[in-house]
Amino acid sequence: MRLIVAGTSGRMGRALVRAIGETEGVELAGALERAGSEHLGRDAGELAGVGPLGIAVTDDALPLVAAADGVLDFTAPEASVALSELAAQARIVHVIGTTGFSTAQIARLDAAARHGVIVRSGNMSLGVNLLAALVRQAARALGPEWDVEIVEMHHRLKVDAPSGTALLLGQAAAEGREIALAESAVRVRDGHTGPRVEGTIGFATLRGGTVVGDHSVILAGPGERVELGHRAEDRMIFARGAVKAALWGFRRKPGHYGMADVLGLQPA
Ligand SMILES: NC(=O)C1=CN([C@@H]2O[C@H](COP(=O)(O)OP(=O)(O)OC[C@H]3O[C@@H](n4cnc5c(N)ncnc54)[C@H](OP(=O)(O)O)[C@@H]3O)[C@@H](O)[C@H]2O)C=CC1
Ligand SMILES: O=C(O)C1=N[C@H](C(=O)O)C[C@H](O)C1
Repeated sequence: MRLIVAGTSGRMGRALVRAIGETEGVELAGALERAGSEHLGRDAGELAGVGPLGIAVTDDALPLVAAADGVLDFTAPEASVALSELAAQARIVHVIGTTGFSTAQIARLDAAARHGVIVRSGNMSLGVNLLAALVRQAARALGPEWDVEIVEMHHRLKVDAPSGTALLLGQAAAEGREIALAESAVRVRDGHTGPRVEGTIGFATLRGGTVVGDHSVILAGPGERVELGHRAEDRMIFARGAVKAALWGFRRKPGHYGMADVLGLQPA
């Protein structure tokens, strides 16, 4: 399977080039960066620290998309939305790890997925997707008198909050409770907030240093707490998950899929 990497010079872009190199059945077919990037023309393998691969970074997506089978995209919401339209036209798999989409942007991805295959997740690791299944089960079993709070910490360069993973875990808790996350999420607290509203799902965001990604889901009940968590130690867990998603999506029927589909972790 011939794969393009978008955002090749980014933290994840470099990990994706390495993950493609170590996986049988996939090859790097192109490397994208935004117009004006200082990395245009550089060799993608050299950027990723694996030696020259003969693939120069370009900002011209069209010829790459026309000749590939899939694109791995960990960039920014506006870039991923634009790429989703190109990938759908070319009928190639679009794996999206980008986080921080608005509701309107997700609607545009849904529209692209009517013609193309999109696999999108706020976290491509096996561990977090298993954690989401456990959170759904715990939230269902413990009921609304147990307060759900989600705490995440990431490196100082992360630009969106709460993290895509925190929102994914919040969604799992909301599904377990059979409520809508959009109506129950408390994403920020400041000042005189009043007491906690029963049934809400709270989020707390920490940023600092080089933390790859830590997430805790706390279910706080009367006199006891259950804590479920995950710590990412290496970005390769996300990159390998993205390659797996591309292989899973190859020649699949159009749709907007998630990592739970790829990993066979459907809600119980
Ligand atoms: N789902 C998952 O498992 C994971 C998701 N992520 C998400 O992936 C995304 C990228 O993370 P990370 O690699 O750390 O970030 P980086 O900032 O290191 O890399 C982002 C890359 O995308 C490029 N880019 C940014 N904006 C645009 C744009 N508008 N058009 C084209 N290219 C653009 C950047 O180029 P430039 O430097 O020129 O801006 C850069 O090459 C984030 O949304 C993050 O939350 C991260 C890890 C795991
Ligand atoms: O930006 C990051 O770094 C990460 N982003 C994803 C998120 O928003 O949850 C996944 C991972 O935690 C790293």
